[in-house]
Amino acid sequence: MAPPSASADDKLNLLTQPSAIAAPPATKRDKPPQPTPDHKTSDDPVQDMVHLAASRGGGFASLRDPFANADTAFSEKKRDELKLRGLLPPAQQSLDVQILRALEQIRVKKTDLGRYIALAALRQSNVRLFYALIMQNPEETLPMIYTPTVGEACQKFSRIFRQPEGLTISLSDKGNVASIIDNWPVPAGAPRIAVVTDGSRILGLGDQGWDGLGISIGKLSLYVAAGGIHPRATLPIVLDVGTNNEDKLKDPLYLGLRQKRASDEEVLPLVDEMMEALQKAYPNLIVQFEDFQSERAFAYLDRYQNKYRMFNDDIQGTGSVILGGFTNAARLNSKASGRPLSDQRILFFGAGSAGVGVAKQLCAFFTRQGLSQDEARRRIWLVDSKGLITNDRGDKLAEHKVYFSRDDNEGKQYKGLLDVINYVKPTALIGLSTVPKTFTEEILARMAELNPRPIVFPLSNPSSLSECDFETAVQATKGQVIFAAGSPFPETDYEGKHLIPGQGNNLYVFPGIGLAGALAKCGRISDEMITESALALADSLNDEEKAEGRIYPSLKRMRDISAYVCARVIIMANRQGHARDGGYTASMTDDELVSWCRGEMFEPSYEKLLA
Ligand SMILES: NC(=O)C1=CN([C@@H]2O[C@H](COP(=O)(O)OP(=O)(O)OC[C@H]3O[C@@H](n4cnc5c(N)ncnc54)[C@H](O)[C@@H]3O)[C@@H](O)[C@H]2O)C=CC1
Ligand SMILES: CC(=O)C(=O)O
Ligand SMILES: [Mg+2]
Repeated sequence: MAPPSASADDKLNLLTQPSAIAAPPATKRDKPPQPTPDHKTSDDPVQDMVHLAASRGGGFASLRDPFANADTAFSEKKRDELKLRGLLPPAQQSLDVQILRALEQIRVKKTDLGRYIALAALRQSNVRLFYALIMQNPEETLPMIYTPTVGEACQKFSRIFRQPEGLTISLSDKGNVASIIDNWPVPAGAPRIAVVTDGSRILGLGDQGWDGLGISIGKLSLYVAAGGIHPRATLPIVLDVGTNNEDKLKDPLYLGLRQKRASDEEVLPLVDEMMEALQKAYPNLIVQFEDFQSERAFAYLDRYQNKYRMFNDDIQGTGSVILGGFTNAARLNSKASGRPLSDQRILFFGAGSAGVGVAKQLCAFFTRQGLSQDEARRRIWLVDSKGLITNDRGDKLAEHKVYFSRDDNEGKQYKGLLDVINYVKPTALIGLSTVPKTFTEEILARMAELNPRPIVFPLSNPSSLSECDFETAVQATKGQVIFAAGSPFPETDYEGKHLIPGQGNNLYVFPGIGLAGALAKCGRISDEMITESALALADSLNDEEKAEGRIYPSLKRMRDISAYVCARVIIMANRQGHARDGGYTASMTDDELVSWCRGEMFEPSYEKLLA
């Protein structure tokens, strides 16, 4: 099974990769597997919807239904059939021409938020046009619908609100959550993926209360654009349990519950009720937990991961995407220094859900080099707001930090980042602290003194909170940095060499993980499935991308990457017995599985609307 667009000698067959799981036997069959109707994520009874819209409100209704709307692309025949004649301008224009117009309308907006609002309006009026535009122009448009702009959008979500786009489950719904879920419209099949947040830690921007719904919508837009989940099958949820954000509580336009955030004891039964009701309503739904404050993120993952089809994106998705990128970065770093891969020393600046989630996942990098789990743990150092985390620092450590707490500091404590760097001598510096510009020129230059090719990943989001920007990192390390940030940064040149920053963001993996869960009807999303998504991502760099010095593939290939990640996750799910599709995916060869995952994806075309 070759990664997407791999060259012939680059083919990384799962069966020959020491790192990879043993694939199920590639079965030879007389007949290819026959899909059953409920295998498809892309169920698209659009014809029915167009006709339903038309029968309810005349043809005009189909122009007001975002799923049935082809706008000026409606053919002469369809205009007659749906009684649209006169309701549309005479010109008939293709989706490609519509994209040109939409792009022009978005580009004239003067602010990032203006572009976000214009794109949201497009999604609310014509889903196919919105996704076709995003998929054709990912590098330009993803920053408008995702990080960094989604951060500002969440900060102002009540103010920019036009129309509801998601499900609110609030404290006042306790005891009635099933009926709230029942209100979600499902004319075209059950939701396959839900993204739920409680708004308590949106990117690095803190408590945004109900306004955090914007992150659920943003992540699900990527599930469609990168993962090919049908837009109808996505369910954005916000758990509104109050907010401690005083500005929101004082804002007359705030749309959430106007009360302080309820205690964990009060909230837990509501989350339990939601998980049970979702599972009952949609037995195959995958639930992604997003942007919960760290302690709650760990607690809910621990509580639900062996009971429901769920994962936590900030802990597990981020862990996976950084393991994938780090695997490629470490090869470059070790090649330049001549030191073995197992000699990597990783320093984390920030030890919240993302920092510890990534640290745990990176242990897999070392165990794959032959180190024991305990040896792996000891290649990792964590810094939080009080300095290097040690056993004898004198404060009570949060539970999630204990595993990586050091006992080899000989009674000495290290507080400032430069002191810690001089003590640890890291090969890699990873920022998940939410503190901007903390990787100063001095810090970066020191990393370059310690390493011919230092690995620097300032991963905090949005861009305004990044520990450093790409340009600073390039200049301070004289062009030697191996770089990935959580949000996109512009490319740059150094001494005649063109340099491209990586984007170490979970967007590379969560669509493939969720799609795998949906397609193979996985009963659980296991830790091994998450690790496999990381290895698949690392393997998916092609020769051209390697030659460009990239450690993450181009986002132009996001669908192929997601299909490949998805297939590898499904293979692991089959191996562990988590797939519940009656042996359907297990009966395919590896290559068939990748093509099948790709083929199942929703395509934002008008083909069915115009048929
Ligand atoms: N690139 C990506 O894909 C992802 C990025 N993130 C980003 O990671 C950041 C952190 O997220 P969480 O871990 O959930 O947040 P968190 O608030 O739980 O953790 C922040 C950590 O940074 C530490 N910290 C704060 N100030 C510090 C200082 N002055 N010096 C040293 N350490 C300091 C805190 O003690 C804590 O350990 C956010 O900006 C988030 O957007 C999160 C998930 C994915
Ligand atoms: C990317 C992401 O999940 C975060 O910054 O929280
Ligand atoms: Mg997140």
